Amino acid sequence: MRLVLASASPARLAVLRAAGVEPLVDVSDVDEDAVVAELGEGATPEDTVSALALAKARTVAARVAAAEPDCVVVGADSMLWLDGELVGKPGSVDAARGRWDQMAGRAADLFTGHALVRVTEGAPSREVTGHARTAVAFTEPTTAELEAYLASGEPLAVAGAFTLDGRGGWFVEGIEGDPSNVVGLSLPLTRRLLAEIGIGVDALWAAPAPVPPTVPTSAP
Ligand SMILES: Nc1nc2c(ncn2[C@@H]2O[C@H](COP(=O)(O)OP(=O)(O)OP(=O)(O)O)[C@@H](O)[C@H]2O)c(=O)[nH]1
Repeated sequence: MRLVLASASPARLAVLRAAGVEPLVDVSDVDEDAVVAELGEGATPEDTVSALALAKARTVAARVAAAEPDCVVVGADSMLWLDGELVGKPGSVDAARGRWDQMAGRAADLFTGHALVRVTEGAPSREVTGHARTAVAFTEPTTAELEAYLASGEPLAVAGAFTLDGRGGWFVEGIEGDPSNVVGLSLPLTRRLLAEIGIGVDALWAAPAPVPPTVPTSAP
């Protein structure tokens, strides 16, 4: 069974590869702000990340169905619930510094929404969504450590301005819940969602690696 990862996240790809799955990657480029705006003010963190994940998976499923008539498309979205606010990637050093000022020495919840769209006979046939929540306890980096972490650029492009599996790992005292969910794709949740649509992880392991698109070579 071919798995299509509807994500630009290098971390999600790494989680799947380490778990024995070589997905076909197709980035959705969904307008996340538009999806969130449509949900309205009262949306919960769970609703928000699940809706974003579903929008990504649906977009890619519609796009790949002809080329991949029998596959499962996986979309995901990760955000941090911090002081009653759902935050994504900080995008700037100042914003990331502000996040750390809030979360150092405290705990916050990392939510990742997951959506699977099954494609059969060239058309989307089933979809399932779910979310996982992992509590993350942060330690207090020194000013020098935080400034060096910010200068590395790593915290700018990840939800919550921290990485569990990178330089940020020095500053995570512990978690309660699934670690792969923090990195960007919960393997146990994805397995349960796959089972809901009749797919076992063994079927993913059996799929041949996708053939990368051939890049036309210039004439000699
Ligand atoms: N390596 C790593 N990445 C993390 C961690 N926490 C969050 N992220 C990444 O932060 C990003 C959250 O942004 P999203 O909008 O969910 O995904 P994206 O990277 O924009 O990619 P799309 O799925 O194409 O939207 C994802 O790439 C997550 O993998 C972590 O602890 N480690």
